[in-house]
Amino acid sequence: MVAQVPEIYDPSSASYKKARRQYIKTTKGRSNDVALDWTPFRTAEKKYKARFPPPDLSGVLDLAEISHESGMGGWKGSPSAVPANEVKVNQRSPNNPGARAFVVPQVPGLVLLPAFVSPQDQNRLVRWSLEDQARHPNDTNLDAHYILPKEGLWNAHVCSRMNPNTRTFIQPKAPLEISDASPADSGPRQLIDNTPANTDNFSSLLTTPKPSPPASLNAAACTPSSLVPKLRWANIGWSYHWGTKQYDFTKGKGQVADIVRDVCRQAVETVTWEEVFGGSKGGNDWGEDDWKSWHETYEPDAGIVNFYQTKAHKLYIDTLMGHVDRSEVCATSPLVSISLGNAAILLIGGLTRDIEPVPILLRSGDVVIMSGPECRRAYHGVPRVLENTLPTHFDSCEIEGAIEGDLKLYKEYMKTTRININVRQVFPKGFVPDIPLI
Ligand SMILES: O=C(O)CCC(=O)C(=O)O
Ligand SMILES: [Fe+2]
Repeated sequence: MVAQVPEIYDPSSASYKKARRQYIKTTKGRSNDVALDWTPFRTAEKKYKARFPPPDLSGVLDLAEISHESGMGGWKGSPSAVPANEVKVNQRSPNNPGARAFVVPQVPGLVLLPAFVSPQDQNRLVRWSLEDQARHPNDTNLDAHYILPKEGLWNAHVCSRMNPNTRTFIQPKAPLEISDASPADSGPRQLIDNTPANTDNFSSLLTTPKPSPPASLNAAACTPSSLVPKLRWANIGWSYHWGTKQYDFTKGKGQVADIVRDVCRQAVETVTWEEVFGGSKGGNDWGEDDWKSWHETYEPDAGIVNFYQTKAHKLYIDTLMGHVDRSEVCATSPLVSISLGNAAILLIGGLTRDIEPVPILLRSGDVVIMSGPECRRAYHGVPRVLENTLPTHFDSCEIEGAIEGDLKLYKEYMKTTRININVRQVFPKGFVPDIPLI
C-alpha cells in the first residue's frame, strides 16, 4: 500500500495553499529576530504548531511504529527519533496481557504505555467523558458563562438533534459585573505560574480566595449543538480553581469514576517501578521508598478531561501551552494521562523552559505516566492535534447503548476531537484533609 501523506504536505492541495496564504499574511513585516528570544521549549512549540510550513514529524517519537498499527491519516513519527527503552512490565497485571512499557531517559520518571487501553474501553471512556463527566455537579469551562442543562450538554445536544421539533436554548448567566473580560468560554486555558503545593503551605492555599470567573458578556442564548465544540474541560474529583491554579477543597471531593480509576490503577500496576527508578544514583531526595509502594499507595483523587478540536476556529484553540502541574500535595506520585480520539504531539522537557523538550506522538489508547520529581514538575504541552487521525473503531456500531442517531452525532463529533483524561493524586492514600466546608 502506498503510504498516505496528509493533505497539508501536498503543495497542490487546497489546505497547503490556504496555510501558505495565511502564513504570508500573518508574517508580513515581522522581524526574524523575534525567534532569538524564544526558549527551547517555545521554539519547539512554535515548530509543531506551525500551519505553514507543516512540521516535519521525523523527529517525533512514535511508538506505534513498534507496537501497533501506525500512520493513521498519514501522520507518523519515528520509533527511534528520541531514545526510548522498553522495560519489563509487571506480569501480575492480568488486565492488559499485551502491555508494553517504555521509558525515555531524557525525562526520568516518564513512562509510555502505547495502545494500553482497548478500543472498546476507549469508546467507553469517551462516552463517559461526554455523557457522564462533563455535566453537573462537575465543573466545566462553560459553567461560568451558561446555565447548562442538568442532563449535561452532550445529552441535551443528542436529545435536541434527535427531536428537532423541541427547540432547546441554553441561556447565558447574567454577567456578575461589567468588565472588559474577553469571553472566557473559549480560547486557551489561562495558564498562570502558581506556588507549588506542599504540606507546609497547605493551610495558606486553603484560605486563598477563589472567586468564580466573571461570566462572559458576549455569551448569548444558544443551542446545545452550537456549544458542544466549545467544551474545553471538565473537572474530576477535587475541584480545580483555574484562576489561582489551586484546588478549592472547600467544594468537597467529587467522585473519580471506577472506569477511570481502574484504567489508571492498572497502568500504575503494570509498570515495574524498580526498572524506572531502581537504577537512579545517590538515592532520592523525595523519599527513598516512595515509588516502591506505588502499587499499593497510588489512589487517584482528582483530574481533568481536556477536549481538543482539530478544526481551527477563531473562537476555540486546539492546543495546550507549556505548563507544569504543581498543585497537588503529592508531588511525585504518578499522573496518568489517557489519550483518546485524534492523535496529538506532546512536548515534555524539564524543570525550566530552557530545557529542550522531547516530542512524542500520542494516539488513541496510549497512556503516559508522569512520575517522580523531575517528570512530575517538567514543562509539557500539546502544541498540535493531528487532523484525520481518528481510529476506525470509533465508527463501530458495537458501541454499548448507542442507537443510530446518537451514534451518528458521536462519530461526527469525534471526527474532529481529541480527548485527554488527565488524572492526578492530590493527597496520600487514606489522608483526610481537615477542611472547613463553607
Ligand atoms: O492533553 C494532554 O495530553 C495533556 C494535558 C495536560 O497536560 C493537562 O491537563 O495538564
Ligand atoms: Fe499538564
